[in-house]
Amino acid sequence: MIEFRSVSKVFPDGTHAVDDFSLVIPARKTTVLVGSSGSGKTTLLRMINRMVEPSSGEIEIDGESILSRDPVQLRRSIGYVMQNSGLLPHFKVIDNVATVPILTGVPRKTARAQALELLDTVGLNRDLANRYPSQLSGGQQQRVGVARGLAANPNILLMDEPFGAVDPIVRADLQQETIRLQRDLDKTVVFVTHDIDEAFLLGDQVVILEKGAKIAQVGSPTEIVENPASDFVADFIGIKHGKRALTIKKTAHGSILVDSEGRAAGVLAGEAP
Ligand SMILES: Nc1ncnc2c1ncn2[C@@H]1O[C@H](COP(=O)(O)OP(=O)(O)OP(=O)(O)O)[C@@H](O)[C@H]1O
Repeated sequence: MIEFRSVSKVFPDGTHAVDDFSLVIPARKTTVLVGSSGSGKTTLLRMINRMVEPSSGEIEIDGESILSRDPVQLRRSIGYVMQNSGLLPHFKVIDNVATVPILTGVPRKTARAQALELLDTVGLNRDLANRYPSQLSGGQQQRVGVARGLAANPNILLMDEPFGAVDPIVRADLQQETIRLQRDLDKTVVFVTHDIDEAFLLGDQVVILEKGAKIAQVGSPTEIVENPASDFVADFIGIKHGKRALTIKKTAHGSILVDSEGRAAGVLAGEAP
């Protein structure tokens, strides 16, 4: 479990990126932080592994303040996957994956053997192990990024818009892989996106943020869709318009649901005759 208690972050230039943020992130679930650009999502994520230090407030992991942990050791114990994969261009795929374990003292041979297994885990062919990142597609690079994030076998995996730069088909694939990985590996995943559909697909807990990381609503996707906390949330999740706005259309044989463009989205089941 990760807990933020009244956490604020003011950058040296005076930007209030995060203002009095409190949240419990349950273990072994996926929590998605979603909000528009500049709402403070990345800052929140980076505070978990001390890439960014809060100006005030406390962050605990399993009841222990992260301030009591050595920042470098903490960072290596938490997986981090970022947009554009963040791979080292002059390292082969296998070495990109094996680097952190080697830094933490795992013998090179063992780390490389584990790296090959991780390529299997993220659905990559082992033949790609000796390529350089530039010789991979965007989707493959992101998979290597995920493998690297998992390399130290962390309990916590932070994912910062990891699929923002790939095309929609590859993205859908990677999203399904993420769901499978979370289920199989039982990690605590904290995922940042500005895409509400991605948030609802991946999140057990979804946190909708406004500027300054102000929480507009936190809940399961169902809770949020059923009961949006404000006009801002209703608008953000597209209840008033867009593809979630379904209306009932009576037909000769019962009622069907149509989306905002008039396309049939399903039939209304269990309707009283
Ligand atoms: N190092 C920094 N110095 C000054 N301001 C910063 C710094 N990093 C972030 N900010 C500002 O803090 C606010 C929150 O930024 P953050 O990157 O956390 O938002 P975000 O929700 O992740 O945005 P995006 O979706 O665009 O990545 C923004 O106004 C941003 O400009």
